Amino acid sequence: MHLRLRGEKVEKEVLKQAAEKFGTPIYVYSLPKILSQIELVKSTLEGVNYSLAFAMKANFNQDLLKLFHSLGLMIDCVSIGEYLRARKVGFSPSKIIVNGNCKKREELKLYVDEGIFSINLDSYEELIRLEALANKPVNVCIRVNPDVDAKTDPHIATGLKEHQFGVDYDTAARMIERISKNGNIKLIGLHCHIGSQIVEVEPYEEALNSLKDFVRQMNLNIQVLNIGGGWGIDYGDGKSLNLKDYKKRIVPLLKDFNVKIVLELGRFIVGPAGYLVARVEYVKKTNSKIFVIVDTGMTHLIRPALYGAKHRIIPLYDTLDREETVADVVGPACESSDVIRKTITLPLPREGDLIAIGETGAYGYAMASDYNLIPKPLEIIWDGKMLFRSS
Ligand SMILES: Cc1ncc(COP(=O)(O)O)c(C=O)c1O
Ligand SMILES: N[C@@H](CCCC[NH3+])C(=O)O
Repeated sequence: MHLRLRGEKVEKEVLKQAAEKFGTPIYVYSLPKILSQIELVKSTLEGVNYSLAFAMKANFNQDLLKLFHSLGLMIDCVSIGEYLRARKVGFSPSKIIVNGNCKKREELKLYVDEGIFSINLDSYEELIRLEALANKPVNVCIRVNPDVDAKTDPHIATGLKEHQFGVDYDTAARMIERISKNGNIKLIGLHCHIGSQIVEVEPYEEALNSLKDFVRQMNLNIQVLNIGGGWGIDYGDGKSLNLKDYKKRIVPLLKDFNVKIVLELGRFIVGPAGYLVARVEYVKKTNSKIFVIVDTGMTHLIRPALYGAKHRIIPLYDTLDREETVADVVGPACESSDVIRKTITLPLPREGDLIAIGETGAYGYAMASDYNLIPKPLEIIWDGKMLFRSS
């Protein structure tokens, strides 16, 4: 059977097959889609001296991590748990970047002992902590907070001075001075991540220009500029990072630095490749509302409850004879916030129908919880030909 990989029709068939075979709820990840996202990164950054790291926080599925490892990607970790998982699936320390504002002493010690690509220092205080235990050479970047508005949802912005991540330029200058006197700590570069789901190029432009000024003022000799992640995807509202603009306006700035550029992309690589497939258990009609109650919700996908995020709801049932209705699609948790989409117009489903929640490959399963002891979904992989259950 020949399958078109990106056609909506085929996707729906695959998702239905997956639900029949494995039950619901399930996350389904499409490998061809992940590969095509990586190709988009490559074509956008053509001519740039760069390394792509996958930001594990978006999705820590081991089969996907093994794929990224086999493709030669680097990996960005934000906790010891992620670090150990990266090691387990085969990443060598030299391919691992560690971020985060709360690295414990024993964790820093492990990173020093194993010799990772870079510890991205999040504070002056962390540098002091590292000095006390760096008994052999260790590479670091300083995470700079450039006080730039990423123009994204305020919940997921990180580059303003009110945010807890990174240091201002004055502090970065003091850290550079201090590092220069240390025999073991080697400053290889700067790091800057201003936020996630960024759909405009201006914030990147602003951040890069301010970093460039800093590098010039300090007469800083760096080998690496890590510009974090943040590339925004289309959640169904037609807004996403315009890659043509990025190529035109950001790529020349990146080349100008004349150093190795590192990107830590999460959402862009896996977000569009994931679907959360659920079954309608009840269609509950009250005097004032219709609730479509499905067997997944905030414990599997917390983004709507946490950020008010809107994900596409894709009917996998035959919609021809169904009346368009306004309803709230809600989950099974004992929380009024367990609403996947409020007042959405959709062809009224029936008990037993399947729906898919789109663009859930990033920050979906990774943020799932055991709340109410509702079992977590299985993760299913579609390799373009076959569906299989992921470990
Ligand atoms: C330091 C850092 N790097 C990379 C990422 C990945 O971001 P995204 O998934 O938006 O590409 C994040 C998350 O926002 C982050 O905090
Ligand atoms: N978890 C967030 C993004 C935060 C990224 C980590 N800094 C989301 O679902 O959009």
